[in-house]
Amino acid sequence: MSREPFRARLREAVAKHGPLCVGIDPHPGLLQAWGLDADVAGLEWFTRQVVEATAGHVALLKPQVALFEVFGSAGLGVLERALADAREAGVLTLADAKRGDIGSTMTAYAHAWLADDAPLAADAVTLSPYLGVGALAPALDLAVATGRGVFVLARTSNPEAAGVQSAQAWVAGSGGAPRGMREVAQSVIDALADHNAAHHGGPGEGTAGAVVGLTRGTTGRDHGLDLAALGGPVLVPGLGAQGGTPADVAAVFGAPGPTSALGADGGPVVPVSAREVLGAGPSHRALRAAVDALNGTLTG
Ligand SMILES: O=c1ccn([C@@H]2O[C@H](COP(=O)(O)O)[C@@H](O)[C@H]2O)c(=O)[nH]1
Repeated sequence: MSREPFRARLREAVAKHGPLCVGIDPHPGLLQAWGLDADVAGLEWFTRQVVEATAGHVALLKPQVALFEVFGSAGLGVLERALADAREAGVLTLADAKRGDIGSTMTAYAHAWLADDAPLAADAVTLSPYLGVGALAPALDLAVATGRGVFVLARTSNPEAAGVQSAQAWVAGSGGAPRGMREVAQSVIDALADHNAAHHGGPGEGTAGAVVGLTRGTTGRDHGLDLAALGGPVLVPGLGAQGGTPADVAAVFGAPGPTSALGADGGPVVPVSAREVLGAGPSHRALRAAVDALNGTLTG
């Protein structure tokens, strides 16, 4: 099926609804707070309410795959229906699966989340680059072919990641990036920028997005990365429950447009909130109010 590239569809959705991405994270404590049992029936009801309440109000929904997998095949069945319901309702979806493996296995992961005929097909998937950004090629290629997107972990929001992501690595240099020592997180961004540059103006425009957490930085909340050449969307977890604020998003990434840290043609920047928004449920009205309030502050 031919569709507009993911980044273009995400930009449209952000322009219409605001930048917030709502995480569907059915933690046992949240199910309990909503008066539900932490079982498959509770999971199903919870997930359906989030999709119904937010459809038409939010640019992107991000189900956390782990919290469905924990229920085995029944949980994955709930996720499959949620992805279908969101698709039907016209909401973009990002499966937060954090996949990454050697090329042959990566092909299967890519098909599982990004193929048109896959039961779990989403509009985008999160990927882990620990086996090398090059190993993710099957997913990047399939995303280009099907008008979908990927978000690759660059600087995640958890403090434990610093030892790996802030380490200096020797990089051979490609595209505009210089040869020499480079922070690992920056080398991931550079590789994604190369991919996007190679597809600039084509059907794979902006396919490769990055995950840059709000809650870690070299100085204060400054993530310390050069994102100007990325040419793709940025997913920003860490808002709300992890301590980040809308003011932090503005301070770190700037307003969209020429003054943004992503340059005139970068982005969009999509901040994520799961627990903070979901804590407002189960009332649809309260969930929507939480989404609208956060979107208002993020764009205000
Ligand atoms: O660096 C990362 C990458 C992914 N996440 C995921 O985002 C949500 C955040 O949930 P909150 O309740 O808003 O804290 C969750 O699914 C994480 O796995 C992240 O937090 N940081």
